[in-house]
Amino acid sequence: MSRKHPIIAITGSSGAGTSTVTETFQQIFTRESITAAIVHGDSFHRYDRAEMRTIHNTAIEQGKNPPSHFGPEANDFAALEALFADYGANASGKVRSYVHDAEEERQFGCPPGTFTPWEDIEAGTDLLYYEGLHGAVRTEEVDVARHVDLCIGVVPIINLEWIQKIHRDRSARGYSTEAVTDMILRRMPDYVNYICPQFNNTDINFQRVPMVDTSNPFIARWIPTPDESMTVIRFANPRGIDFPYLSAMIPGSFMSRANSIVVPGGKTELAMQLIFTPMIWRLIDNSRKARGLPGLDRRDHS
Ligand SMILES: Nc1ncnc2c1ncn2[C@@H]1O[C@H](COP(=O)(O)OP(=O)(O)OP(=O)(O)O)[C@@H](O)[C@H]1O
Ligand SMILES: O=C(CO)[C@H](O)[C@H](O)COP(=O)(O)O
Repeated sequence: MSRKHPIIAITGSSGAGTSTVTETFQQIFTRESITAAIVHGDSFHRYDRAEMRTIHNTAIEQGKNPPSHFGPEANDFAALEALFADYGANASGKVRSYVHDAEEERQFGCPPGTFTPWEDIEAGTDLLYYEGLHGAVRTEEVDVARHVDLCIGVVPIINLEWIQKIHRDRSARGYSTEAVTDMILRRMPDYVNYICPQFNNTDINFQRVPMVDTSNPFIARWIPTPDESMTVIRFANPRGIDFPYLSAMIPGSFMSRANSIVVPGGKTELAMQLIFTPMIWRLIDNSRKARGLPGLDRRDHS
């Protein structure tokens, strides 16, 4: 945790919707004139696609379980923790991107399945924003979660998560349904051991629950729409959360537990805006004051 240089982490499995949630954060950052250093979790994969394939094939030949992108063998958790520690200490660190597909190739200028070179985080950012698989990971060796000031879990129920993954990997990344199904199966031990436990370490979890039948996610022809779903929002520490205000502002919402509010899927983005904006505002205001700068209210009117 760093009062001076705060870190926000959005953590979720592959296809959970962390990139989609990032669009909401970017709107808030633009509206509030906040500059964020963006970090994609995939940039902490240990291997590029060709290396990963070789490691996979060698493990299979040797009768071993191949490492998966959900676990520590294929990701450098220590380097991720070091980045968070560096950023928290002095707003610095190195970042890169993993290029998945042709669209990202056009954006980054490197071929799919490779990394862009490491680059220094530009000077003068207000916060670090992480989006990916391991923003709240804790193992015996590393504790990424302890560096994060606001940690959000994005966790559709698992059938929906798989539908989203299958559709995205087929349409944007060129994989077949069979290839994605195989990937889901291979990653399952790491999913249970490294992805799920993170949602105990988050401040708020968003769980999208479809209101349509998703019993067999492997044959679903489309992703249930926001209007066909509800989102459960669970706060680890509900103290200070203005539930009556949220309920009044979000039509169709209700509280399902003392720390959980349920909103219609189509209102999830509104809920995120209402919940995150004051939290981000407070992080930035505290950070500015800790660095000897005027608070946000003073900055806005100067
Ligand atoms: N709330 C939502 N309603 C409808 N579709 C959604 C929603 N959230 C995500 N999706 C869809 O699910 C797919 C995966 O979403 P997204 O790319 O945001 O996942 P991700 O967590 O960033 O995945 P990865 O980490 O593997 O890149 C996309 O096709 C996206 O449009
Ligand atoms: O989404 C993922 C993890 O979040 C991908 O599976 C991972 O980044 C590997 O990508 P690719 O299969 O395109 O090489």
